[in-house]
Amino acid sequence: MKIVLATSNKGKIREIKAFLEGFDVVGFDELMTPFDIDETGATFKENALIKARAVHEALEDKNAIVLSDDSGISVPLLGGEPGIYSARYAGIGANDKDNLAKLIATLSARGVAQTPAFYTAAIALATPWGEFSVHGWMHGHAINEARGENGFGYDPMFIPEGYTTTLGEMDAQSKRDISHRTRALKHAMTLLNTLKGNQ
Ligand SMILES: O=c1nc[nH]c2c1ncn2[C@H]1C[C@H](O)[C@@H](COP(=O)(O)OP(=O)(O)OP(=O)(O)O)O1
Ligand SMILES: [Mg+2]
Repeated sequence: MKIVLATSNKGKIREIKAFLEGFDVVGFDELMTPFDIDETGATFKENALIKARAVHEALEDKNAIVLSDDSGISVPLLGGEPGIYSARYAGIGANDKDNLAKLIATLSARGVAQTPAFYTAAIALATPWGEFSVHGWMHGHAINEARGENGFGYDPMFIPEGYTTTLGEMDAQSKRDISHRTRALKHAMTLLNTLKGNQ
């Protein structure tokens, strides 16, 4: 089963490929000139579906299975920010470092050293049998400093529930055991296996 990933994010590609070990997984940029996809949805789910659909429409092989991921970190104290705007938190074209620095600065400006936060991942599938979406979450705390170099995005400032280290300080396998992305991918695989079994 060939799965085309509709994402340009290297951290996501690394984690999704590790989860889908044994499957034939390719990034869409290996099959075509990568293009920007406007994430105009109001939810993670809508944006994930927009990305999966855009790549499925651009592919010659309509039998391909396209998998996308729209994700982000939400801080209830900040009214859910940055949420679906996580990749654009420090402005259009901002990188992971800029976004991380902005969230740390925002917490510090409020005098907050640690506050509850959670990651959401919406995974969408565009398949020959239709479009689907599933979610996964990881709860924990956001802190007002960066610790560790592992992972990507906001990982150096996120401590998962039940842990004392940030995801930036944890190895890839440990993050994979508990992440929002893994939880969503498990649902996606259940769905794909069922659909394929019913073909
Ligand atoms: O496990 C994670 N660990 C740390 N940070 C994370 C994670 N998961 C999402 N994030 C952050 C990164 C980015 O600021 C935003 C995703 O934004 P999002 O639009 O879904 O991805 P993106 O623009 O980087 O790539 P693409 O749209 O091509 O899939 O949330
Ligand atoms: Mg994006």
